Amino acid sequence: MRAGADSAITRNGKSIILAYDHGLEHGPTDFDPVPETADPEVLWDLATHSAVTAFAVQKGVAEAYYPSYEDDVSLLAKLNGTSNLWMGEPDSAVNWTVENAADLGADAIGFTLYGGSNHEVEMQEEFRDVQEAARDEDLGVVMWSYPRGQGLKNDKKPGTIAYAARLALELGADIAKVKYPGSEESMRRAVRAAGPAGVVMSGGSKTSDRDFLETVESAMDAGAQGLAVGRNVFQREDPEGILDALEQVIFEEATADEALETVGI
Ligand SMILES: O=P(O)(O)OC[C@H]1O[C@](O)(COP(=O)(O)O)[C@@H](O)[C@@H]1O
Repeated sequence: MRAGADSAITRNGKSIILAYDHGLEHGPTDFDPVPETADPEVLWDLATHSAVTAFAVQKGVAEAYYPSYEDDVSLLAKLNGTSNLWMGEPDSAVNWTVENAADLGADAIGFTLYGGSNHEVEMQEEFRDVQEAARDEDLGVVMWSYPRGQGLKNDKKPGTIAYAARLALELGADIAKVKYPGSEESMRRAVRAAGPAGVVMSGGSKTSDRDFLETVESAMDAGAQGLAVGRNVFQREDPEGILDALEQVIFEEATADEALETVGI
């Protein structure tokens, strides 16, 4: 699966990945703004929205609900993850095997790599095993490429984000999920660095409708293939409204202004 090519987790070569692994990564505090979102079923229902091309969850949330949603949702199995209770150098436990995810019916796998961490070498080796198993099972591979660690002072520097995008290509991911580096030009640099791998922008903490949509518009103008987003959708009172607007910006090439006007949020 190369940038622009279609797959089980893209539409017309573009993607909106709805991420819901926050209960593990950040803890239930991320659900406080809209308490119903602690109920996974609320998010599974949201993942059936036509804008969403894949839903990224950990094993437990997939096992409990995916059988009821398999006709309506593409499953992106997030294989590794660590809680916020972990205080060590950035690392991520591999909690789910590719084979088990494939048996459940996953369409793609997701894997976090903390380039720059003292654990980078082991994480790259774990990714090698996962990437090769995913190829055997014909599953897409998305890397959450997050440079992080005691030696890295600024994990959103343009050169660092371009490097993150390149790591995903070099190690065999189909899609690099990277943080927005602050400008369209810097995002373009990351897209260039990723070569044939697609780049999706990571949503980040919640901002205003307009700021968020303008950032997404700029990432798309820079050549990104879409977005992977959690809090900027599920922490809103009207998550369907922002998904409607994202669908306009990502699939219909609308500007943020046009999307806001069409959707009326
Ligand atoms: O490690 P960080 O930067 O706190 O964020 C990790 C979270 O961000 C994501 O990558 C994307 O979610 P958000 O859009 O809410 O940032 C999640 O999959 C993950 O839980």
